Amino acid sequence: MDSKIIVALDYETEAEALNLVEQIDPSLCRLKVGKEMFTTLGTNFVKQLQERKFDVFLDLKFHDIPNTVARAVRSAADLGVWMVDLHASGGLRMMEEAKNILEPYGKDAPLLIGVTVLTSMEDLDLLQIGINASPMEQVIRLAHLTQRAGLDGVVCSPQEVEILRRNLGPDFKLVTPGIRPVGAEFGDQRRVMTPSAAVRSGSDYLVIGRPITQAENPAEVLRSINASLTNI
Ligand SMILES: O=c1ccn([C@@H]2O[C@H](COP(=O)(O)O)[C@@H](O)[C@H]2O)c(=O)[nH]1
Repeated sequence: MDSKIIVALDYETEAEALNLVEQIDPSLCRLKVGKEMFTTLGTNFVKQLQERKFDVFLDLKFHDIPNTVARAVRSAADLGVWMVDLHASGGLRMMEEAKNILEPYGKDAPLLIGVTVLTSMEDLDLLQIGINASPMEQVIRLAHLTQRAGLDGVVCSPQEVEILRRNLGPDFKLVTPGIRPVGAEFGDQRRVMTPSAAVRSGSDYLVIGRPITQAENPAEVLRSINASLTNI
């Protein structure tokens, strides 16, 4: 099975994360290592997941000057991660430099993904940082810029997937956090959708954290979400 699920391993400790990882196998999901676990545990943690044959999405959302971001992306490629991301709002030149530095890696380069508008943000949040556009408008603008820079896809909310798919074609990867099974708490997320609705809309990958990691039986919740996505 090639699951569309990427589990966001947002745990405080290595032991908690490995407790889940040891109950599942790579056919059930890919794994996302974000700012919390990477800052605490570093590259050794990523390597442990890779040794267990999991594809790792290194979600550090680089946002800096072009030279700095490109070099960070190269470090991610050297680490052998499957996917890495940067903030598309860092601009066209930043994204192009990051893409170019991956050229020598050929087929072994990680998927390079641009974060558009965080799924926790709504109209007011954008207005407060000086962006007088709806999340949808801003996501569309940044997704086009990301494609122009030659990246492989974007992080967006599932609510924007249908329109992006129509505009950007079948091969452009659409990676969607903001996934909430029916009845799950939204927490800080604002632009959300259920797993099955996100897949029906055309999401390539569903990033799911707390609905799985905070569950009493995370491995069982992962299995049941996977089951709900078969035959869609
Ligand atoms: O726009 C974005 C970009 C990244 N994320 C990350 O995805 C997970 C979502 O976790 P949940 O617990 O399912 O809310 C988390 O690691 C975020 O850093 C995002 O939510 N939105």
